[in-house]
Amino acid sequence: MSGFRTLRMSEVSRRFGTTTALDRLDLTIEGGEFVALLGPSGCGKSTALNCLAGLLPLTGGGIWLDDERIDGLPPEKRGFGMVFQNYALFPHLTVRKNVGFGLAIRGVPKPELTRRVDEALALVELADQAAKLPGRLSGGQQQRVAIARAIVIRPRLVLMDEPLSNLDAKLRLQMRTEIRRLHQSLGLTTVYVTHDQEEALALADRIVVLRGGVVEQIGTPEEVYAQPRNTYVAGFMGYRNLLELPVTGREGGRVTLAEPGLRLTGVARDRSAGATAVAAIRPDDFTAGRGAANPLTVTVEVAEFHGRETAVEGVTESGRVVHVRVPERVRPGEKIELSVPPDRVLVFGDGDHPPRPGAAGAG
Ligand SMILES: Nc1ncnc2c1ncn2[C@@H]1O[C@H](COP(=O)(O)OP(=O)(O)OP(=O)(O)O)[C@@H](O)[C@H]1O
Repeated sequence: MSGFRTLRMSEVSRRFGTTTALDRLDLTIEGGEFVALLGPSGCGKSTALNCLAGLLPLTGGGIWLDDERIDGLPPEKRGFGMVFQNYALFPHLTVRKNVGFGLAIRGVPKPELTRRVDEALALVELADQAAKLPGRLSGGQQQRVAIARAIVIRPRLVLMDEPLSNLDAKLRLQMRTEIRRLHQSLGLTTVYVTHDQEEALALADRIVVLRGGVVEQIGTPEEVYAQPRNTYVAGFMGYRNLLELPVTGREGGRVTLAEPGLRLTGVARDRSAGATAVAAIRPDDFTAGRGAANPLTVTVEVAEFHGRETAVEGVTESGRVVHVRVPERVRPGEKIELSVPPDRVLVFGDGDHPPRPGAAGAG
């Protein structure tokens, strides 16, 4: 039901004065795919979405739906549905009228309009709220109205800009499942903007990590999570420990980094041969107990109880601050013995490279 085979953004650029919000973005989206644009504030994700929607003209490049060039078309001619962070519902119209609005302005006859609105409301489980004004609904319900309004027009593409960020933690999780369920059942091609890596990992078939208007990595959630291309992507994907250390050995694909009191062997993620390199490790990849692989002793400074585990900020014997998760309850001042499997230590030689000159800051 996607209505096209591929949507292609080719060298799409958008400048604001001297700021390059988006710098030659190349991205091909397959019909039916769910793609997340991920990055911190200011990286250009909303700009990319607004360029797709037709709300912002490009300053370079083009956008194609199969063989049709669409970047010159006004938003209403593109046939895309949009869902925004602030819902953007009409406060004086009932839920039913809000959902039916797009069909009404397209001149869809009343019986068909009623049927399609009923269908969309049933899909987001709001049939019983149809007569209410949006102000009488919860945030999650309002966002479901916004989603129903976007899908009722049977869009070729659904664009979502941080749709869950105004919801509380519990609703956010519920709605996330809801959005994934809708995508699975309708197969609508979706481009979803978020700064939340968990949301991107949970929802998307493919993730585009942006920084300063430039693509840092495109891949499946599994690829971006397990094989980040550089320390920027790694940092974004939860590799909270980024430890720059002297290189003391290289063998095959393995690199050993060491300083007095800390020695780590990990997997080389690039070919650089500098004197120092960065070890990237997730807090939950440490295992309790002093194993043979990468043993280390950490003195607990801050311990946060998380139910099944404790999140610890501590210091290694070499004085490095590290973040680890351990299954047991530990207290500040305690020393804990840990190890980390070498294949869970990613070693990047080039460190964090800055964005291209002229591109917007990473925010
Ligand atoms: N209308 C505008 N005028 C001038 N600069 C803009 C405009 N819109 C965006 N920018 C700049 O372009 C860059 C990218 O902005 P964009 O809104 O796309 O980022 P974002 O990743 O969506 O951030 P956020 O999550 O905060 O919305 C930023 O440096 C921003 O300041």
